[in-house]
Amino acid sequence: SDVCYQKGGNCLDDNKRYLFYEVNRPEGFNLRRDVYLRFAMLARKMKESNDEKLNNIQLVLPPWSNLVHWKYTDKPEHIPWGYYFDVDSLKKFAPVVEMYEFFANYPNKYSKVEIEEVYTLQHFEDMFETGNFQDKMQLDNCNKDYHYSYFSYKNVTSKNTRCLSYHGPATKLSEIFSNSSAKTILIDHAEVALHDYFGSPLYWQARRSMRFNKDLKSIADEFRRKFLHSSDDKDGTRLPDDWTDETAKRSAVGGPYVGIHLRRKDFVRNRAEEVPTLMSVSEQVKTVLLQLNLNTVFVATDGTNEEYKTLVNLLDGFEVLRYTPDSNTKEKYGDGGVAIIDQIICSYARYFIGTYESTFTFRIQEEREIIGFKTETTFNVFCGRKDCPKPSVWEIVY
Ligand SMILES: C[C@@H]1O[C@H](OP(=O)(O)OP(=O)(O)OC[C@H]2O[C@@H](n3cnc4c(=O)[nH]c(N)nc43)[C@H](O)[C@@H]2O)[C@@H](O)[C@H](O)[C@@H]1O
Repeated sequence: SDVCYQKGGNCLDDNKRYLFYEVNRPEGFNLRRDVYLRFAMLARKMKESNDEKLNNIQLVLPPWSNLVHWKYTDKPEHIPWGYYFDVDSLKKFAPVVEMYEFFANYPNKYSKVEIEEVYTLQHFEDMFETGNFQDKMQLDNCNKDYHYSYFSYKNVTSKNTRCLSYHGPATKLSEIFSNSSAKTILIDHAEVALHDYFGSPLYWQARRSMRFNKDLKSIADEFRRKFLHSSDDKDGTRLPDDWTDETAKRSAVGGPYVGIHLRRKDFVRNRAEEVPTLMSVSEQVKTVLLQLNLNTVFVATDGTNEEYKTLVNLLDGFEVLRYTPDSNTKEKYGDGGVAIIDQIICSYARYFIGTYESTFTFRIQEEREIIGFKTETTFNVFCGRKDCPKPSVWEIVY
């Protein structure tokens, strides 16, 4: 281990290059999941290239650290992807490694890691004025002060950070790797880079590779079985063990309940027109329950206990349920795990109603496309106080 210090702190294997990315710090879990897809596509494109500078690239999965919506109890502060996703499934789409696997190159976890090149993406300042939306990138002065540490690690730093005005898909960033010989490159504000194959078969492959951690799926399954009379075999929702074996289908029936995602908190304040009152929610849910001849509602929400109780009272006569973790699950998987379990349960419902423009809802809709539901059972959102917006329908393609 001292050897790499004798080589001037150069601990990395000469044949490997690492791509790191970081997202605008306040962004939530479900937007971050979408940013991952863009970078997974970049990493895959580089791996498939004939260029030896590109095809040894590894995409390092940024740990789930300090997400503003989550309470972190104690440890671990840097939650690896394996807690939430099935990393073997991810690896079948793109060459990814966990951050701890990258750190294993160094003598210990406190070793100083200097990232050779950091590019902070920013929008072209004049893009909207000039209306020039062509793909382009250019090293520039920074529009803002970016003083960030990376991944909330004190020992991960860089002496070489630059701002890159950027407009284009994430796959265009391969040019940076072609033009540099750095072994470690970090793209910050990665959300500025866009999808280029959004909605294509390749996009959906990446999305399908994002299988959840198997333990979280089985916790959700147990809840479905115990409280919702729902199981994959009964409901026509069983998927192959390996996502690469999935094929197109629209035959999923789903468990005998309506799943709803009720985003509250900041949405109630900031999106007053689109967010319904709880009274209105209960009316909209009742209409669907009666239409489908069902009696049970599963509620996923970030709302308060008070709001939940109010809704239960308003739905008097119907069975209203939500998932509450036991102390082990809560401690092991934290708020992120509970959010995923809520998403899974909503994904297997006979009918789903979500919250307009919530990325939490979008990810449920995608999951239901993968499971094979008819689109009309999925792309529904609550009508708000003033508006009754129609959600975009993004159908799966193979
Ligand atoms: C407007 C934007 O909305 C974005 O939220 P939006 O897309 O709904 O989607 P998320 O960013 O995933 O929501 C933020 C967090 O809220 C919690 N949460 C929301 N809904 C539920 C739920 O039904 N069950 C559970 N267990 N947790 C929930 C969860 O921790 C999730 O990671 C925000 O991330 C942005 O910061 C911004 O506020």
